[in-house]
Amino acid sequence: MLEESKFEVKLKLWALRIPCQLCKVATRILNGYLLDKPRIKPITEDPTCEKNRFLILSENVQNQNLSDIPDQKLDELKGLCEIEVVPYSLTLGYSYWGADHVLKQILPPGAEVPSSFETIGHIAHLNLHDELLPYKEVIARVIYDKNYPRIKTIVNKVGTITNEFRVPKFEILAGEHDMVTEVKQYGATFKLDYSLVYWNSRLEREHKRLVSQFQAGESICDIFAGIGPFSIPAAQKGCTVYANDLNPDSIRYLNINAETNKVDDRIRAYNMDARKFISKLMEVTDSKIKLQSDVPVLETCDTCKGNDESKSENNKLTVDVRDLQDSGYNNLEDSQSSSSHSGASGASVKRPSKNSQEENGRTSGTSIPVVGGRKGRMNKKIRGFEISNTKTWEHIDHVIMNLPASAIQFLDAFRGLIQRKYWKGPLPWIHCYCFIRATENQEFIIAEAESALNAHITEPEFHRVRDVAPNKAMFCLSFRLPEACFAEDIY
Ligand SMILES: C[S@@+](CC[C@H](N)C(=O)[O-])C[C@H]1O[C@@H](n2cnc3c(N)ncnc32)[C@H](O)[C@@H]1O
Repeated sequence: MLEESKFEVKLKLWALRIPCQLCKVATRILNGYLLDKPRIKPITEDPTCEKNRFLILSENVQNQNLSDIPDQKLDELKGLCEIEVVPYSLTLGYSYWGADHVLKQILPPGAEVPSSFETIGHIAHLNLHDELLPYKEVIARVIYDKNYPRIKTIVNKVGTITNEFRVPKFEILAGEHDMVTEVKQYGATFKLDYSLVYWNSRLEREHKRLVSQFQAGESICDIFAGIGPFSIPAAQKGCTVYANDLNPDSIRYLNINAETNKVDDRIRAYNMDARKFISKLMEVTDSKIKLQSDVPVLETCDTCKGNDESKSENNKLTVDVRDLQDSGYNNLEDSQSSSSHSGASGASVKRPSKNSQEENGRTSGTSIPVVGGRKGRMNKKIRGFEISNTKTWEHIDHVIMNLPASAIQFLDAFRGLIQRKYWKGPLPWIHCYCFIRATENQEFIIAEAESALNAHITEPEFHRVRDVAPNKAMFCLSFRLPEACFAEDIY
């Protein structure tokens, strides 16, 4: 229980009664001798006469005869008007004090005051140490009181993250039981249910850094996409994005976010295991044959936009091809169906950013057929930009793999996957996130990656993303997929 009255501090002060019109000049004269407290004005109303004001003196002025103020200042004041000194009492209550001050008084001496917390929209996420758990309710209440209405829900992480969706368990300690929130990053809006999907506001700079390397018109595969913090800005930049996540709720929100940010035409969302997704991306499909057969096509979560279907069958969203033909549905094969798999592009369309790609040396030299994301948008110019229909087995520019705990292990999915006879241009850049512990070094990570790929990586680039613990940092390892990964070079 929080007893607000316990935080009341009563101050016995002195004030000068001064005519309103002289307050400004009197304030200047008394500079250094007036009350100086955050959020409290030293000039206040005189309840007995509206033509006067009280100038509240500092706690250092203790005597009614004003002997604590230099004579020269008092003489100057006396030259202005007759000085009347009156007692003034001020109570600083619970609402006055900041969270730090209140918590210091509540918590045992020496306890670390949890003054900072991660903010996700209206949610404050605390990470309370064990010794603070007995005080969790009161801590949450204080943080809530001091940050409302910006913060409306206070949660604490419970235990360590064990599930593969990387979503912590939370207990709501104060405020509204509402875990659906909205965050803004670099101009994009992201809606999410913080209890169901992965989100980390501390990665904002990294999302921005990586996306800044992409050029309009490039094809991006975001293999562990979450709710889209790489995918959405990449699409906003004019890239075509193939975004995948195993968590159906992440894909549900990714679709919502793609729509909110008006890039749903450039993002195709998939809900499957990363390994399967990687191999599906590179599967050369003859869509005509596939569409005639009754083979289930790539699962996507597109049908669950804005509804709860995704929860029902836990990501089993296999789509019947007959529905696809009718709906212009976003699935890998359907979206790539404008030409056969001969390797030659169908309708040749220049990449909008061809020049910029050539400039950064990553042009593939391919021309790309056009297809829209949904029915009615096929072959349309979209916001001055033609969405490309890269056949992913022919060309992809960048692959993002942000699952630092295990992304490197997924690199084996690229072994012998790409077929040289279909591929156009350079192999993709892989951006694979990883943790490096104090006992490990970059060579160790490269050795792991090479062993997963069974190929030598040339010119790897490491970027330190952030320290996640005293002995552990998150890195992004970027490299071009080695040619030895071509199927023909393996068999
Ligand atoms: C660290 S989060 C990254 C999310 C997002 N890219 C970001 O930067 O915030 C990793 C994501 O990978 C997803 N994931 C975990 N295992 C997966 C798997 N085997 N296949 C596909 N996605 C997986 C999780 O659901 C989670 O959304």
